[in-house]
Amino acid sequence: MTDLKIGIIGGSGLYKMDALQDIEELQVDTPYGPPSDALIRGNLDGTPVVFLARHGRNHTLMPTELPFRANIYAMKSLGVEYLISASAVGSLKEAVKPLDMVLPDQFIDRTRNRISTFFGEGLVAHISFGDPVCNGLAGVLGEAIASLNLPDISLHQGGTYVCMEGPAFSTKAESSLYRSWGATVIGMTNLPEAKLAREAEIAYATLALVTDYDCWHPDHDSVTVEMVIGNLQKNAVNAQRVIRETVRRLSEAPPASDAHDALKFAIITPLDKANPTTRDKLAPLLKKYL
Ligand SMILES: CSC[C@H]1O[C@H](OP(=O)(O)O)[C@H](O)[C@@H]1O
Ligand SMILES: Nc1ncnc2[nH]cnc12
Repeated sequence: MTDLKIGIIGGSGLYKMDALQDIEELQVDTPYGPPSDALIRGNLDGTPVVFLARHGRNHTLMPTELPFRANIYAMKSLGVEYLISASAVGSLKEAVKPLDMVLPDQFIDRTRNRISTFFGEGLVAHISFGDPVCNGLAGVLGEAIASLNLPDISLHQGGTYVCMEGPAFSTKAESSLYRSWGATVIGMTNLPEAKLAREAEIAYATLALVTDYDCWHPDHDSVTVEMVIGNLQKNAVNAQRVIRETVRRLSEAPPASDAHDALKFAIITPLDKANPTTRDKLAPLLKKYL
């Protein structure tokens, strides 16, 4: 694989990839405004990748303010087909401890104030989202993590990520409710991103890095940024090792992904009857169907 096909979105704590070489900063313009920051194109051990700091390199954007559509549109415009999301999460299970890694395979949407679709304005599509994560990509992440034998860190393959609005952390009643639903981890960002990536036919998987036990835990009365930050820094080091190994494996054997044909049976508006302005705006997503 020589072309750029792999994108990385770094969440809280992961604002750059230290091993990236031959770096180029791209200010990408999109119909949805600018992405969270410049996209950083470079080579990771010889494989071209593009990196984006989800909250900006100085963490200036809160979850509700994130330009999710611009971020995914920019990745798509640059040719990204596989997108690895690294994210900080709170744990909703005793067995999932701080610094562990989770590869969620389900999401629950508790956001209220996000735009999670490129469609509307005269062009309607309904993607399938029963399996919101690309299992092939999550599988490669899992193999990469296992191969690294990270001391004292358990890998949890599968699990449900609750996506809350934030920016305040949960109340104890909310945290207990999500536990009663059997959910595994909680964060504020990955669900809109996963939906938009699927609409853009990009294979998406989340590397969730646990920072805390959320407020349900008897030893952690409340979550504080101070508590989270120490673990974020440790997680950022581990995440970079996992991402490097995952990229190496992806460059050798990219998995097949249903996400790459997600729009095949999703678009309900005949494209010749769709609003031409919307159709033109979505050209990078739709070009194989036009
Ligand atoms: C700093 S803790 C809360 C913050 O961290 C997570 O962000 P990301 O998913 O980008 O790593 C969480 O979703 C909140 O936005
Ligand atoms: N407990 C928590 N709740 C929501 N988002 C988080 N990100 C990290 N820890 C979190």
